[in-house]
Amino acid sequence: MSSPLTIPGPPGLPLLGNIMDVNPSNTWWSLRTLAEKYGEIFKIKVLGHEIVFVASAALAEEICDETRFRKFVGGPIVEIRYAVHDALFTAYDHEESWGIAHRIIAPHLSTESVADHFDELLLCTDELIAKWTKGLEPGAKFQPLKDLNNLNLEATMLTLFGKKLGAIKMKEGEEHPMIQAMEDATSEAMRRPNRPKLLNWLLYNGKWKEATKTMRAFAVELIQYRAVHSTGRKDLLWALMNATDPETGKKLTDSQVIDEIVSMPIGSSTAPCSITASILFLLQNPKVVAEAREELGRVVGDGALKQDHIAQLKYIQGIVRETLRLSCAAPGFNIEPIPSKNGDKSPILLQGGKYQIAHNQAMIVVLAGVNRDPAVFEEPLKFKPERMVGDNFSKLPAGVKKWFGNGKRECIGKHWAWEFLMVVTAKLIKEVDFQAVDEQYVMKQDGWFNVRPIDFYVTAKARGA
Ligand code: HEM
Repeated sequence: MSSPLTIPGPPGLPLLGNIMDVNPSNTWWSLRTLAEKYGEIFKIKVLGHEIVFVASAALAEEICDETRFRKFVGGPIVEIRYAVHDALFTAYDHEESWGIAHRIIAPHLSTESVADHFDELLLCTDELIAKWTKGLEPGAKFQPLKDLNNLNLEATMLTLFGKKLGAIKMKEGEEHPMIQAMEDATSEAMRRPNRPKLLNWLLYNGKWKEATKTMRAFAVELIQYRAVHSTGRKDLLWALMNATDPETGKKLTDSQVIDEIVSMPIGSSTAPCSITASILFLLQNPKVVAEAREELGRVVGDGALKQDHIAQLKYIQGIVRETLRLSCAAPGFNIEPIPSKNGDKSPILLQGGKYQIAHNQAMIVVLAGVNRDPAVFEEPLKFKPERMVGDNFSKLPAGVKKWFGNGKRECIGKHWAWEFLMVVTAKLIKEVDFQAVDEQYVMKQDGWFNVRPIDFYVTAKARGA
């Protein structure tokens, strides 16, 4: 067998490593650029730590093999434990708390449970559409992301925790304070691993603690609200507060209930990033809108969208998947080799020995590379929903369908997210005509635990008005 290839990467500086190759204010965009330059695999060194990035479908599929690899809980994920401790997203592999929380929460985020909340999702979406089509001055420009963030928080809180926040009614361009706190916490969690600890402690602890306080106080308010308005709902909040894990018989502690409540809107905040990207892709592809409207006419007609329609809207499903692929709203996830039980520290071979990594090497799957892999997709940068429908979708390799992560640590909110994306996308296409304020706008993204189009403004009116 020939010897493994050297994993490429930018040269870097003697002591600082590749600190100049990654913009701390837009890490994921830097990684996307590095993936474009170096291809399927590359490495960088930051503060003495080497990180390997995987950016092809084949390699992503290989390291998603749960017999060899698992989620790496490191960097920003460890940092955000300050706010949510050993919650689902942040738990180490060995922590019992993950299984307990997973078994308590998963049934309340199943396809069936989510479908039960269809009317609530519709209510929130109708409210936003009314705001955009009747509540604004005709021709007023706005950033759809901000209102969609509010819609997502509102819908998450109403469906999972039974409280109507009133976030959609916020003044144009304003977001609910919880959204700012999540932004502050996740941005700080991304930056902290790349700064000396002393600097974090001296200069950045104030905002960090404040954001955590706001998020946890928000969760406590929900719990108190439920105590006063106990409606008999058996929703996710009920389960977090009352349910027992069928395997261990354990319940969540009061602090763990808060941890999981805070984790849900942080996870969910990826969905509005995806919808914003959909609006952009649809504006750039009027033929796709026409085909989607033809499908809506055929399946839904002039009446209201119903839960039964969702499974029939195949082309719109293609739009949602193609947006998840191309927007990379959740930009990546972390993987490491499963430690050997006998302490073997031999290197790990990838692609049958083409590459070699250390036995404990942390890796990050960069979806901007994987999802646009030219080995899989013809014209990977084009928005083509038809490649995400029926047989075309089934035939795609598993590595390019990882927008919800992998294996046991795959997104627990994926059915909720799917329902939300389908309802909102279908309703917006059916009922709203958007216009880009800048017709030449080219997608630029930034973000922390998720990425979203920035500086993207539109105007909106009721369809056909
Ligand atoms: C478009 C929408 C969404 C996308 C693309 C997405 C993507 C992801 C990805 C890639 C992961 C794996 C992270 C990792 O391996 O470190 C993940 C995990 C997670 N997501 Fe989502 N997510 C979305 C919506 C949601 C929603 C709506 C919720 C909650 C209602 C949620 C809650 C979570 C949680 C709690 C985890 C951690 C699961 C665990 O480790 O057991 N996400 N998500």
